[in-house]
Amino acid sequence: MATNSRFERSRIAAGNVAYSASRTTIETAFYGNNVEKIFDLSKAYEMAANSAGTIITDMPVFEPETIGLPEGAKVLLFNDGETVGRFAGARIILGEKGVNEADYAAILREAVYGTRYKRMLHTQSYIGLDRDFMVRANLLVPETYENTLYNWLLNFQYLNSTYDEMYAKSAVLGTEPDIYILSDPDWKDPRYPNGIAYFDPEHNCAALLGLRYFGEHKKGTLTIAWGIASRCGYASCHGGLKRMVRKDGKKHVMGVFGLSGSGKSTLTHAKHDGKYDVTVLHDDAYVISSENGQAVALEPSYFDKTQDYPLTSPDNKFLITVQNCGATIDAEGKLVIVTEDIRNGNGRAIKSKLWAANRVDKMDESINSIVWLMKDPSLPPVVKLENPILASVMGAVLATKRTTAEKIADGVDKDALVFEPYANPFRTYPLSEDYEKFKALFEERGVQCYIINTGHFLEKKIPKEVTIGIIESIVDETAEFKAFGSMTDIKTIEIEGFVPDFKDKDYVDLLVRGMSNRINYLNSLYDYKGGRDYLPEEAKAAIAKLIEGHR
Ligand SMILES: Nc1ncnc2c1ncn2[C@@H]1O[C@H](COP(=O)(O)OP(=O)(O)O)[C@@H](O)[C@H]1O
Ligand SMILES: C=C(OP(=O)(O)O)C(=O)O
Repeated sequence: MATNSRFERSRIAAGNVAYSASRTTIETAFYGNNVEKIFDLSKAYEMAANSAGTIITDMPVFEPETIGLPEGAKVLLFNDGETVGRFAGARIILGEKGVNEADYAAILREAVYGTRYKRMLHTQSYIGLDRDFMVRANLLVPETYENTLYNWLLNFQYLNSTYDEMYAKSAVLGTEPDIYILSDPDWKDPRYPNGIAYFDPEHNCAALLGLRYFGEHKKGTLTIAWGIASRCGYASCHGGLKRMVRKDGKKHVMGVFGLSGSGKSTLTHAKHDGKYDVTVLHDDAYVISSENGQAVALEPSYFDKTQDYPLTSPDNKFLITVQNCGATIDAEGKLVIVTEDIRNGNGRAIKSKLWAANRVDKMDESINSIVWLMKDPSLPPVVKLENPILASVMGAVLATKRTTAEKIADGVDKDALVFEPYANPFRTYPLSEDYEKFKALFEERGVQCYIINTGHFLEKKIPKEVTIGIIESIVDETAEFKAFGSMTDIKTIEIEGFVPDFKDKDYVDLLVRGMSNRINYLNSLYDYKGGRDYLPEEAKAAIAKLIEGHR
């Protein structure tokens, strides 16, 4: 699909979804005589390299011409300052209870006026890498934020003849207009000391004000694109997806869903010691068609943590830009980066599409399994959910912990267990839409569902090697699923050192409390956001059935 860019004059009028107070305020800012269009990736590279404060390392970009960069391009490092993670508390979503457009339209108008004396840079990209799903997006940032512009063009698909042709062939679906995003990281308003991420999801626009971190731009853009996808018959996925082909030729397409830091990238890019022929779709953002179960990647490159990758790691060959990391001079006098989160938490990098040896933009095979990645100490390393309602609702009550990828508001316990439905804090539409779409994948397409715990089981850390072993046993069909206590519709694999003891009353209490908390959470959705996210009664009933007899 493609979005609508231009309209006959007769349609430039009230009633057209492309024209609303917020959207028109944001779009208008793109046409000032202080705005310059930077659509060319090489030009964006040169501008970022010349931007004040950019560190041009002596680390070369791998095969720069293949990915649209000039010969001799180097890895660029740019650091943000105090904030090095996304701040969910800055999000304001028009359409949610208590959000009044007139209030925010005034803030937007003032923010646009505030850009008057700045040179502004406009760029454009495609979100979605297959003619089945492609959206045109525009970003406006002030001069001096050339690194943000460059990263955004790298993260999403910069315009080039291949994708322009694909987009031209992609059918326009419905009335969805192009995405417009205004960002002014220097914006200040004493009422909002932590900035604002304002979204008008019905009109495909957003304003990121006072936010420097690139992740805000990436996830802000995806917020709108995922909303479009949801309206157009796709399940929006904050997850990784890959195909593993066994030596005997049997294929398994697996999607892993998790909050930032849950292991999406680690598990998606795991190579399994050459056991399978692995093809990656993406490690963070894609959409699954409800019609045919096929998944389309939304982004070409990978915005990943640098924590696990020491300087000499072979994966660093694929770095293009780095954020919030250190720099130093090595023994040979070369300027290199300092990773492993030595400088601060959540060091990040954009890695090239070439990182995954086999990479596709669309997975032709329908998905076989969905994994909810959780960090819930009451759950063993893996359980299998054998009922579509239970499988879908457990995604809706995905329990996890926050990481350094997020800026946490003062006073909030960063170790607390939180529920983050489908690991997607970027949803702007009713939760039931995701609930029904995932349920349909389990019910109608026979997709299997697992919960994999990538945190601790009780006090004991579950190492990533154990998790990767579990994935392999699922793909190899060697996993021996056993009863999970006396609970129905749920099974587990016994893994040495992590076997739940149902004779231990404390353990059973903990497990039952975890499930009861999930029911309480579903009950809380009755009032939260005006009841927008309330799920059908069957969802709660499926969890209640699980703990029947245990309470
Ligand atoms: N059992 C596990 N499975 C996956 N990752 C794990 C596990 N235990 C620890 N980790 C670590 O957790 C981090 C997960 O980060 P990452 O894969 O980038 O998450 P995401 O892509 O979901 O943001 C990595 O540093 C990884 O080494
Ligand atoms: C940048 C982010 O993505 P990830 O899930 O890769 O941490 C984020 O959520 O802020």
